[in-house]
Amino acid sequence: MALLKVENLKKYYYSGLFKKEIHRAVDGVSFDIGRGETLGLVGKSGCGKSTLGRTVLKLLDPTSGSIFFDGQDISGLKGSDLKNLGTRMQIIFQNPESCLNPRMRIYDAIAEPLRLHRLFERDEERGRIQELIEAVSLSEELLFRYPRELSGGQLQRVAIARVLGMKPEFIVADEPTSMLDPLVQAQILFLLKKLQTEYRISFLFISHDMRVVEWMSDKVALMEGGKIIGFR
Ligand SMILES: Nc1ncnc2c1ncn2[C@@H]1O[C@H](COP(=O)(O)OP(=O)(O)OP(=O)(O)O)[C@@H](O)[C@H]1O
Repeated sequence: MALLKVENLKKYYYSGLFKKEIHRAVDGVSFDIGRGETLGLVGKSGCGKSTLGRTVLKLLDPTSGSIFFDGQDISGLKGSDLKNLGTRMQIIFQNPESCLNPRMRIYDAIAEPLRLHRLFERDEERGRIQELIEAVSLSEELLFRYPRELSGGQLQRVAIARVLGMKPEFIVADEPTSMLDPLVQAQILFLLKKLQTEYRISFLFISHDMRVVEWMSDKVALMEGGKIIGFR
């Protein structure tokens, strides 16, 4: 059984007077992703990739269609039912700073979601943070620095550690390396692949760069004008 199965998913934005203008950002998309598998999603700017990624995670409400996660239709879930899924599905953004509080040290940034979801007892926290920082190959001394003291690549590793702490089964990676220079980009891609093999995480890997997507993915979906126009 696929971990994620999406059927005829639509996300329309309504704007203008009386919300009469319809923008079909995602317009009838279907795909599935198995456990430990990566589906790459590639297409030009504005074709709907980010909207699709966010809708699948229910960060945006779908207009219609179904999203099955581990066999359960989550498309209509709300409130606490949706919250229960919270740690199992995660997102990594293009700009890691968007999820890091500039006034919070790296240690607390990684610990915050663990505390929020009560994933560990307080006395286990230190050990867990250590494991996570090692998993993303960062030096322990960075734990007591602030985000502004880290490079873009280091910040993306912190963002990945934060997400990894929640033991996700599925991650949407939305252009996670497109703001990094090529060498750092390659290092982060290797890291994501390593973590995927180690923890058997499924990915929806979004990028406008076909080479990156092909290297990362088991299968690639080509998106245009809100639709998937083919797989390869
Ligand atoms: N909140 C919104 N309200 C109205 N239209 C929106 C909204 N968010 C996105 N759109 C439109 O939906 C379309 C798809 O946007 P989306 O960001 O999903 O594309 P994308 O393929 O991820 O692009 P990029 O690679 O530039 O991030 C675009 O035309 C965009 O202008």
